Amino acid sequence: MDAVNKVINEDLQKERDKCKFNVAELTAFLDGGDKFTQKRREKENRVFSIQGLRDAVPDEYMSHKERYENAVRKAVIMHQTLGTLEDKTLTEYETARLALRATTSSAIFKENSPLMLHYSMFANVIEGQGDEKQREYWLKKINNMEIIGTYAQTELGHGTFIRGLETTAEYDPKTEEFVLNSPKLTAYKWWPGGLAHTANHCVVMAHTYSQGKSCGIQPFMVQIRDLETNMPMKGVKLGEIGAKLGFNTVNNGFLGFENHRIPRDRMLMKNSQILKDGTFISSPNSKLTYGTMVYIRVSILGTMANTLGRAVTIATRYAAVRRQSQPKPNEPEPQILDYVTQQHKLFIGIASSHAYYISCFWLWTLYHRVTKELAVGNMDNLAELHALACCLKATTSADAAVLVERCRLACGGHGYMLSSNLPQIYANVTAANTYEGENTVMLLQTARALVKAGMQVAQGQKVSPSMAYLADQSKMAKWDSSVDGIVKGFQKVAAGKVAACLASLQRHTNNGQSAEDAWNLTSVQLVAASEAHARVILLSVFKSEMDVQTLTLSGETRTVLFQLVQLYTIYWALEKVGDLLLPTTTTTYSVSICDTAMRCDGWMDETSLFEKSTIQTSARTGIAGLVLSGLVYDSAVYPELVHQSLTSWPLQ
Ligand SMILES: CCCCCCCC(=O)SCCNC(=O)CCNC(=O)[C@H](O)C(C)(C)COP(=O)(O)OP(=O)(O)OC[C@H]1O[C@@H](n2cnc3c(N)ncnc32)[C@H](O)[C@@H]1OP(=O)(O)O
Ligand SMILES: Cc1cc2nc3c(=O)[nH]c(=O)nc-3n(C[C@H](O)[C@H](O)[C@H](O)COP(=O)(O)OP(=O)(O)OC[C@H]3O[C@@H](n4cnc5c(N)ncnc54)[C@H](O)[C@@H]3O)c2cc1C
Repeated sequence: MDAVNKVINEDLQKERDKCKFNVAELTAFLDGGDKFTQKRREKENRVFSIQGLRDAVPDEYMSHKERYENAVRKAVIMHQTLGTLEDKTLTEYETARLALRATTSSAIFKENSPLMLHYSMFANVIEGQGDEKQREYWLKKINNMEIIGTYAQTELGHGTFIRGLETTAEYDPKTEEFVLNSPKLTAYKWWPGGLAHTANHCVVMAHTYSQGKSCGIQPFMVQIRDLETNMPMKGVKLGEIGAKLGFNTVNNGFLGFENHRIPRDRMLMKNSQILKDGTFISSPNSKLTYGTMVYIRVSILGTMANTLGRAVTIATRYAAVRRQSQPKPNEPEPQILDYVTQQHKLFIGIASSHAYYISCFWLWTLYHRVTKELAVGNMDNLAELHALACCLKATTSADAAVLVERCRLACGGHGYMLSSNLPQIYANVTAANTYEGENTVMLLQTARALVKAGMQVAQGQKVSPSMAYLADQSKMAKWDSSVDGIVKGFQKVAAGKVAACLASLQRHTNNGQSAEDAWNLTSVQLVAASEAHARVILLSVFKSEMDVQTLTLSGETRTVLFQLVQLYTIYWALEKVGDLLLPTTTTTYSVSICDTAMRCDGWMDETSLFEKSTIQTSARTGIAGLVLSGLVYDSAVYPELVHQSLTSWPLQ
C-alpha cells in the first residue's frame, strides 16, 4: 500500500510544488479575509474530528430508510456541534458567506441534510413574511430547534404556477380560524424537504379566501405533527414521495389537509393581513410573498460555486495523479493533466466556480440593499433583483451541471464509481436546474424585464443599471479581443437578441396573434436573450469585481485571478462565437472579426496568456482549497481554436 500511496502523493506534491503564488492569500480572498478563513477552518476541523459523523458503511450500501435515519443521526450531532460554533458577532451577510464557503454539510451529507429546508427556507420565510410579533415568537423556537420546519409551496399539480396552487385556506370569522383543505389530489403539497417525517411545522402557501372572495396566495405557519408523539395532527396526511436521482436524505414528502383548522394569527401577516372580521388588507406588492424564493435563488449561485468547486477539485486532483498512455516512446506514461484536452475539460470549471462565488457575493450585496429598501416601502429595485436572480440562478445551475458531469467524464471509469462522489455531486447540482424555479421559467421571467427595458430604451427612457448597456448605440468598429472587448461583444449580442425578440413579438401581433401567443411563439428566442444577458452579467461582474477586489493582493495572486477571468471570458467567446460573429441589428464588428483572427493568435502569443504551469490543489475539499499556480492552456491551443472557429464561419 505504501508504494501506491507514495506514487500518488509524489505527483500531487510535484504539482503543489509548482505553485507560484500565495495559497493562503487566495483562500482568504475567497473567504472574505483571514479572520473568516480561520473561522471556517475551525468549523470544518471541529466537524471533521467527530467520529460519530463518519458512516459505519458507505451510505450507498444502505437502504433508503437506513440512509435517512443515518442522516438524521448526523444532523443532530451537526446541530449540536455547530450550535456551539455560532458567532453572533457576524453580520447576516458574513454568516451566510461563511456557511456558503464551509464544506461541512456537503462532506457529511452526500445527499444533503434532512434539516436543509429548516435552515435554508423555513427561518427565512418567517423573517420575510412574519409580522414583528410573529417573528419574535417563531424565530426563537426555530433557531433553538424547538420546532423543525420546511417550506410547503409546490403541489402535485403545480410547481411553477404559484397562482394556480389549489390548497385552500378559508377564513371563518365565527371562530377566527382558517380552515385548510386539499380539495383534490393535485392540491397535495408534493416535494417539500423534510416534510415526510422530519418537520413538525411548515409554512404552507395556500389560496386564501375571506368573505367569499379570493385573497390570492398567502403564507401560513402550520403545525403538522404532535411535538410529543410526532404523529400527524388531526386533518393532516403526510408521507414520503419516494426515491429520487439525489436528495435522498432530504426526506421530501407530501402533505394533504382535510378541514384542518388553525388560528387566525397563523397567517404570516407582514405583507397582507386578514382582520378578525375577515377584512382582507392586501400587500403593497403581491410579489413580496415570493421573497424567500429570491433569497434562495441568490444563494444558489454560491451553492453552484461550492458544488462545482468540489467536483473540479476531485477531478483535477485525479488528473494530477492518474498516468495513462505513452504518446512518446520510451518515456513514462504522462499525467493525464498534461493532455490539453484534459485541461480544456477541467479548467473552465475552476474559472466558473470562482466566477459564481464573485457573482453570488455581488448579488447578495444587492439583495441586502433591496431588502432594506423594501423594509421602508421602497420597491424601486425589486424588479431588477428578481430579473438578475432568475437568469443568474438558471445560467449558473445549468452550466454547473454540465461542468460537474464533465468532471465525472474526465475521470474515466473511476468517475463513474459512487466512491468518487462525482455522481452524487452531479445529482445534487442538476436538481438546482429544477428547484427554486425551473430554469426555463426563470429565464422567461428575466426576458419579461428585458423586453420591457428594450421598449423603454426605444422610447428614450432610463433602464435599470444591469440593463443600461441596451441603450448603448455605439458601434464596435473592430473586434477587440481583450476581456472588456469581449464583454462589449456579449453586450451587443444580448442587445441584438432583445431587439430581435421585440421585432418577433411585433411581427406576430401584427399578424393577428394575441400577446400571449406572440410571447409563446417567440419564447425560444426570449430564453436565448435572457441567457445572453446572464452572460453579460457573469462576465462583466467577474472582471469588474476582480479589478476592485484584488488591489491589495500580491502580484502573483492577482495574475492568476485575472488569468481565470481571461480563461472564463475567452471560453464563453468560443462557446458563443456563432452569436459574436452574426451581425446583430446593432453590431458591425462581425465582418472584421475574422480578419483579426491571426492578430488574435498573435495576441495570445504576445500576452503569453497561458503560461505552462500546473494546477495546485490543497488537502481540503471544496474550492477554498483549490488554488491555481497559473493556467495551463498552452498558447498554441487557443489561437488554433479561435482561428479554426472564426474562419470557418460564413462571413456576412
Ligand atoms: C438550499 C436550497 C434548497 C432548495 C429546495 C428547493 C425549494 C423550492 O423549490 S421552493 C419552491 C420554488 N418554486 C418556485 O420557484 C416557483 C416558480 N414560479 C414563480 O416564481 C412564479 O410562479 C412566476 C414568477 C414564474 C410567475 O409568477 P406570477 O405570479 O404568475 O407572475 P407573472 O405574471 O409571471 O409576473 C407578474 C409580475 O411579477 C413579477 N414577479 C414575479 N415573481 C417575482 C418575485 N419573486 N419578485 C419580484 N417580482 C416578481 C414579474 O417580474 C412580473 O413583473 P412585470 O409584470 O413587471 O413583468
Ligand atoms: C430536489 C428538489 C427539491 C425540492 N424542494 C422543494 C421544497 O422544499 N419546497 C417546495 O415547495 N418545492 C420544492 N421542490 C419543487 C420545485 O420547486 C418544483 O419542482 C419546481 O418549481 C418546478 O415545478 P414543477 O415540478 O411543477 O415543474 P413544471 O412547472 O411542471 O415544469 C415542467 C416543464 O414545463 C415547463 N414550463 C412550465 N411552465 C412554463 C411556462 N410558463 N413557460 C414555459 N415553460 C413552462 C418547464 O420549463 C419544464 O420544462 C423541489 C424540487 C426538487 C427537484
